[in-house]
Amino acid sequence: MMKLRHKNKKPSKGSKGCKKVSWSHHQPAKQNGKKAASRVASAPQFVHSNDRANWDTELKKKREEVLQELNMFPQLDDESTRKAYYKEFRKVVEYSDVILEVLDARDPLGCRCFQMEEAVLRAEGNKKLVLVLNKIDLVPKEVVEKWLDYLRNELPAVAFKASTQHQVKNLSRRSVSVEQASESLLKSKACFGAENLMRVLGNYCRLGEVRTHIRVGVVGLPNVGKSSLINSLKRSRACSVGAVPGVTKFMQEVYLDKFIRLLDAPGIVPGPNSEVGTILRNCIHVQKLGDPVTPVETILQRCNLEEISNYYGVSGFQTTEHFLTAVAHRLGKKKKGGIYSQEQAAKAVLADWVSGKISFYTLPPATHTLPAHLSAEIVKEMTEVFDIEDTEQANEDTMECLATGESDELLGDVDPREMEIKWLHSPMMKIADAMENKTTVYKIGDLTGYCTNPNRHQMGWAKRNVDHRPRNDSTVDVCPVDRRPMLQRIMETDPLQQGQALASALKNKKKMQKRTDKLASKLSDTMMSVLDLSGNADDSAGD
Ligand SMILES: Nc1nc2c(ncn2[C@@H]2O[C@H](COP(=O)(O)OP(=O)(O)OP(=O)(O)O)[C@@H](O)[C@H]2O)c(=O)[nH]1
Repeated sequence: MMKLRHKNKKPSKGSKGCKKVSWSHHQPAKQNGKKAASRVASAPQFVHSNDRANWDTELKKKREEVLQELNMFPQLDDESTRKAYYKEFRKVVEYSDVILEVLDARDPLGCRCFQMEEAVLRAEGNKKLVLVLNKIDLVPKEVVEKWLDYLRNELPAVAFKASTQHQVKNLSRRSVSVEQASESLLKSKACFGAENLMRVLGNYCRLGEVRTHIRVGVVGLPNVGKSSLINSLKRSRACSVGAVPGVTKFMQEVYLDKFIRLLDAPGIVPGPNSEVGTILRNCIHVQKLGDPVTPVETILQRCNLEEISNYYGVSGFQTTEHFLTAVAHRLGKKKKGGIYSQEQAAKAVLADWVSGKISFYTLPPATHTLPAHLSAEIVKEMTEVFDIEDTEQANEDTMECLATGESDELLGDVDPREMEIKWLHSPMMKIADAMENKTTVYKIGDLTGYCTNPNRHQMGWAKRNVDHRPRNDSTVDVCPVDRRPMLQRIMETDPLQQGQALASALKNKKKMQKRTDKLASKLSDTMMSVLDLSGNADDSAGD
């Protein structure tokens, strides 16, 4: 969600006499117990504060960067671009076994493309579809849950938050260590849900007895985060990412590992039926819009007015025009003759919308009806082929991790060998383990180590160890619980599952560290109380 940088300023109560059409009736009737209309004032009030100046400069700079970038890319509503992109999309479908349709969690239905889904389901080769609900960090958890509940009636859906690290750096290497990184840094930039998505693809390989590799096409509207998702899975900068639509222009193939190849596609641009909808879904370049004011009107209908007032430091507006004049004033957007420019302000607001700075979200419809292109058989087939029950619990875990800032992408920062050595040499760990007596003792060469036995959920690979290499028989191996060293087991396991296994190992490590710390403080408390007791004893002896 958008972070508010300034405290709420209550707008003054004002007149109701504005003649222009007001959008305030589109807002929820009450916010913070007051009618939205009661916040409306006759004239814009500007927030004046010194610390605002720096923020304004920063905001202006960023907005100019976005607008500059916007100018560098083609007009996506242009017919020839649309056709060229569609051709690329067809190629992706043709080459893929599984299609991931990336949706923006803020408006999943709005960016879902039924024609595209139909094309996938009709294509030769029995292709499978998975919905990826991306940008879950921009939406309250309850809303994500509601959408997952809704979407699972149709297709497998995976909750995801792509890494949004500074894209120039290799995503897998952070300049701060996991321990040093603040929770907010981890929360804001790390990836969540990669483990689950890999699990879903792994399930498909396992249940479909895939012998070589699969191709996974990543499709969706422009700017929904397709490239960010691929980069997060790849943990390196495989594809270019940008806060503007149309960064990806051609199909690109990315080797995730031996068994999975990802295909990045340019965004699908919907037809020209609803221009406002298309703009708001980031499919049209803001800078080139003839009428930027109408989409801002729609934004104001969808957003929380209080948040938007605080974001721009303006309040007391009653109409879109009123709001835009106030924003133009704040941002210093003037036309010739010194008149504040509503158009320029509207483009600035739209640039903020496109780059996700203005928060909003939609709720799923109250009742569910199956879209015409999906039948009960298709839903059943998709559910089975991806082992969806497994995924639903994992979606819960993803959201739990997002809430606590515990990302599966953190693995990228940890060298497994380093992890092993730290792990093996921690004396406190031995005490903790010995005390709790729930661990396996193991040896690598001269080193002795301890690890907790993985549970079923943490170590899916221990339950069923699938060999994906071509073989004569097609049975799935079921292994007994493996008691060899953790890392050795991980390295020997199916590469598709290694990320997941390492994630679990890292989680275990963290848990053990917590336990160790707890134990250490317990020990120190005990020692302190022993010392206190001796002190008391001395005192009493003295008495
Ligand atoms: N907050 C947040 N931002 C995201 C997330 N995923 C992507 N973004 C941002 O959304 C913008 C678009 O991301 P891209 O990965 O370029 O989107 P795309 O779908 O590949 O875009 P095209 O190449 O235009 O089709 C970038 O500014 C990303 O940083 C996410 O999970 N959370």
